[in-house]
Amino acid sequence: MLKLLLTPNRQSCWQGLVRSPYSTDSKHVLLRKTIQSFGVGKSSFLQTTRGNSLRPSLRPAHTVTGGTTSSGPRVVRVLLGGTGVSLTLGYQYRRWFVHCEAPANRLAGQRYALEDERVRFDWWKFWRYLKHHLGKLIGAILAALAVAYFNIQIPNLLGVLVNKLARYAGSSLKDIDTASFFRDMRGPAFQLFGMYLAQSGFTFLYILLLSQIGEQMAASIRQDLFRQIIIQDLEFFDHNRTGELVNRLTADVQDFKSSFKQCISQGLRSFAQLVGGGISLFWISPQLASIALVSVPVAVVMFSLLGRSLRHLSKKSQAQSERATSVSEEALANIRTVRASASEYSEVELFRVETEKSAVLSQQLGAGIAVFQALSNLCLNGMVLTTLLLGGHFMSANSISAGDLMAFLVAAQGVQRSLAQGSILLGSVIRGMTAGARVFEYLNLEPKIDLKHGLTIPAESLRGEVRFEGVEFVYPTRPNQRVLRDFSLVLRPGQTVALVGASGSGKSTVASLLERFYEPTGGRITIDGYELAHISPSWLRGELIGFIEQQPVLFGTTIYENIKYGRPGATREEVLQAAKLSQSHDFVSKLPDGYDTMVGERGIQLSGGQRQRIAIARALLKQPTILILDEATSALDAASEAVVQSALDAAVLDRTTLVIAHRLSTIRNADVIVVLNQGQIVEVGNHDSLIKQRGYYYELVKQQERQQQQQQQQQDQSPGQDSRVYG
Ligand SMILES: Nc1ncnc2c1ncn2[C@@H]1O[C@H](COP(=O)(O)OP(=O)(O)OP(=O)(O)O)[C@@H](O)[C@H]1O
Repeated sequence: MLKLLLTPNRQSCWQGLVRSPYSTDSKHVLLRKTIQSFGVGKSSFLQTTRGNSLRPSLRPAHTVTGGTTSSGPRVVRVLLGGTGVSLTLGYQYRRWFVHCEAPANRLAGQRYALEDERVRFDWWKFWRYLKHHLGKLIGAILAALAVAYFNIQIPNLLGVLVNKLARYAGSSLKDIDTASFFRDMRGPAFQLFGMYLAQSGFTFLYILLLSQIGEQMAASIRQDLFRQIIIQDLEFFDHNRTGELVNRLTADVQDFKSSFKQCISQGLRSFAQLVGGGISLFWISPQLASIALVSVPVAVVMFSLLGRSLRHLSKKSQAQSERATSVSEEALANIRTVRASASEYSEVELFRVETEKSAVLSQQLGAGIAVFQALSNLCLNGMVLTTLLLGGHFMSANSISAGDLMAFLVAAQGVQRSLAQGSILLGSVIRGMTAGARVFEYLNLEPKIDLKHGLTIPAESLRGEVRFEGVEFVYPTRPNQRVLRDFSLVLRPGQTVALVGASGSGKSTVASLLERFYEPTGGRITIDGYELAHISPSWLRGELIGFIEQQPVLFGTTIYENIKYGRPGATREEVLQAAKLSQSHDFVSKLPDGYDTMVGERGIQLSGGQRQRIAIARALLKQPTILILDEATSALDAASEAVVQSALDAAVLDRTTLVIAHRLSTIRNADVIVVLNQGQIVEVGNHDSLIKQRGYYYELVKQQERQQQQQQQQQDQSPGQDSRVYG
């Protein structure tokens, strides 16, 4: 929904919207593919073996536009809307540009509109977590009720004590027999002390039990949520931003937990005190209590009306805070890209805009809660004043004793405190329910592709023959763009088949389909006669296929653990063997800590060529029957390329290999070269035959040779210039 309300920044918002499509070609896709290409079970292994958490990231497609800071007048708004009765009380303190409600930057394309109403709290799911703690919950509830009971009883006892004290009122100190005074007071005083003690004991108990329930529930929700998120289809990650997902795992679970604990402790206690206190008010003085009762329906109506509009505001505010988190996450995770494109300050500006929007929404929410609390306090204090005046009047007519009036006032104060607490709780309940709804939404999400189930090909019939038969494909996020059309290809066992073609012609897509990252929309893919759709994805990625990416992602742990990630069950000898095969062993041995060297976040402390070789070792460790190489040397300089290429030459021996080629010089020796153009095969042959044809492949080769010559000339003209490009 594009809504440009005010003019000054309209143009920049619009330009941003038009020019900044959200980039799907991103590093975080790579990282997810890395995890999925090793089978999901191993990602949890990773969690236990490395200290850092996964930080998949997105690369901004364009530098941010928009977000200038022209300031405008303050706007104070009182909105009446919703279902006709809902009332939003708040104010808006915004700058003009904030009114551009369509994301005018790399936030474009996020899944949820800020006012998404589809997300509902799933009570059933909640119960399924809660039921494991039923014993403790009942204990906590009983303890909270006991506290409420004592809170109700204490005013009565205080009344008794005051009535006894009143008997001594007016007497001078020497007239009072101290012994009989203390004898008189001892009973109620000890009882009162006993109640104070019991109240403290039960308070301790319910807080302890609730914190145990809350923490245990939050931990299992977090674990389940992480599991449920990480097993989703890649399509899900194409839709959702990392920051938003992390936010659900952290802030939302935290909000939900706090709100749950507060509801049971304060909420239950306040409710019990409200009911119990109300009863004792009637017990003490039905006349006064009936007068006080008149104001209750007013409070109830106020509660429900404001509750509804505040919940709506809370949802908006949480969604906005998620957006702000994504901006910072994305920028920090891609700090090199940000630095290389000198975008630090535009990132700061984007973050400022998003956090400011978030602050405005939170302030509106706070204002709503404040208005509610102020009104409820006013009502309740009015009630106390009325009680005092009327009570004094009744006392003068001798229809109520001083002790009863005291007891009534203390009980009324208890009721008032409960109501006031209820209003504070309201904000937390709203936030908690919204957070819970968002958490449970993902918990209920089932991936289309079940990672664990499916066939495994028996070892005796495993040869590594891959067939694509009339495969058609469109990405779920772009249903109108056909990426592969009638794609048919056979990879014979042990053959090396190279895919070449212009950028965007669909080469990587073919690899993604073979990895079953996505399902073809037409045709079928088979491996040794078994339909890919029937093969277990975990087995396929964990054992059958090795995938070496163009820019491999390492995890922030040791070299040893990074290689072992390929097959967690591998022995040390096997890890070293894979390292030798990938020509990593020599350079690793020369490092001071050898295989225990930490590689830094995403392997940043290693060179591109070293990272690549570690990734090759990782892929070889599982001894895959099929290997996919997404042009593993294209990001390297000539010296590293030669080393990595020789590692790859060793790796492809006796394996069916699909090479996605960007540099045609590297695939001259491939058994078959397949030329793709706009998702269709246009030529098939080997290097010599295709050159002879003088067709599409020939043109590509010539084009690249010309480019290389130009680059060489440029380098010769400006030696020493660092031509590396980050990203
Ligand atoms: N996750 C995705 N969601 C939507 N569209 C995508 C996605 N990944 C790729 N595409 C689109 O599919 C088309 C083919 O992309 P693909 O990555 O397969 O091309 P490629 O030949 O490997 O390109 P390159 O050589 O530049 O890596 C492109 O138009 C691309 O924009």
